[in-house]
Amino acid sequence: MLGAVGYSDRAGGPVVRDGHPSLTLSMRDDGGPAFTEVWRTTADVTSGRHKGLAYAHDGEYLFCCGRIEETADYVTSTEAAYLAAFELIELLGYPNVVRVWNMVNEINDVDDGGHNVYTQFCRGRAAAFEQRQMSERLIPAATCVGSHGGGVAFYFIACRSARVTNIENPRQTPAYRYPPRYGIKSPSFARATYLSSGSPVRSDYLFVSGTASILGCETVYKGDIERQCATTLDNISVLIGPGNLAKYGIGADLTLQDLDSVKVYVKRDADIPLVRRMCSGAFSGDAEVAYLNVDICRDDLLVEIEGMVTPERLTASGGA
Ligand SMILES: C=C(O[C@@H]1C=C(C(=O)O)C=C[C@H]1O)C(=O)O
Repeated sequence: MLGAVGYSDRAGGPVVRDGHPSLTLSMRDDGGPAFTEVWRTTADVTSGRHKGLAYAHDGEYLFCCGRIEETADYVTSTEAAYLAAFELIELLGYPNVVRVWNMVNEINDVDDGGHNVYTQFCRGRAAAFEQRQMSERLIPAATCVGSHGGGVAFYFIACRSARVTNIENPRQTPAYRYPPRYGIKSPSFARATYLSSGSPVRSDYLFVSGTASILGCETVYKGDIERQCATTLDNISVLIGPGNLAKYGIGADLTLQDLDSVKVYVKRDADIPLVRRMCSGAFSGDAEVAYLNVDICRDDLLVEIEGMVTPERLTASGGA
């Protein structure tokens, strides 16, 4: 096992337990079922700790998790935590960051200076990315959503030799180019990341970032959960559709039916039944779909959806 992430009603970790890193996220206060996301490998695993992070690696993939304790200054602490992660990546030799998740308690809270926690987090993250000279092309898929406690918890996957292609959405401004009214520093993430591993057996993955009802850089359909959910699903359809992936030399012909390990973040508990109905109609009956009642990074966003496409699906659709 490379790593385990609990989606539960309390925050815990990171720890190394039974030879693998483990992080527990406070993502449920709604009585919904807790679940554990497990990242596995068939190769031998080495685990360890580095500056508060817990990690494991297998020669090709690195899984790492960390936590930034509750603080009044998420700029400095986020920068430090992300720099520690970059240091580890360099130390162990996994230079390609593939996918990052960030769960931020009180993400929409505003401090005395009028800055909310999310924009402070974005500043710290951007500072670390700048110091490590992460150009736009290298910025991977991510999620940054609210949680119910535990400061900022984060985890990521990086790889050694597989090829990573970061993908943008023609309906959306790249997040790293959002104008300053959305925060002093733009969010550092791509809309999706395609992971293409060569040998011994081809196994490609597509990671879709947390996606919401944003067109260009604007939130659309404020207050209207049905249209926000429909727009979010349309955004993902266009992102993973053949017209867009072909621009990156990826020959896969994907639809929402190909997505798996879907997470649907819903701001208002009462909206979950409607969102569930819409998503059940859109995703495959075989897909794992979890619904989590948490805040989204902008106060006016009501729903956000992420997922991934696994090698089986990509092979079936002829991924390049
Ligand atoms: C919903 C959006 O952004 C969210 C914030 C992210 C981040 O800052 O890493 C990544 C994806 C989403 O979770 C968006 O801007 O479209």
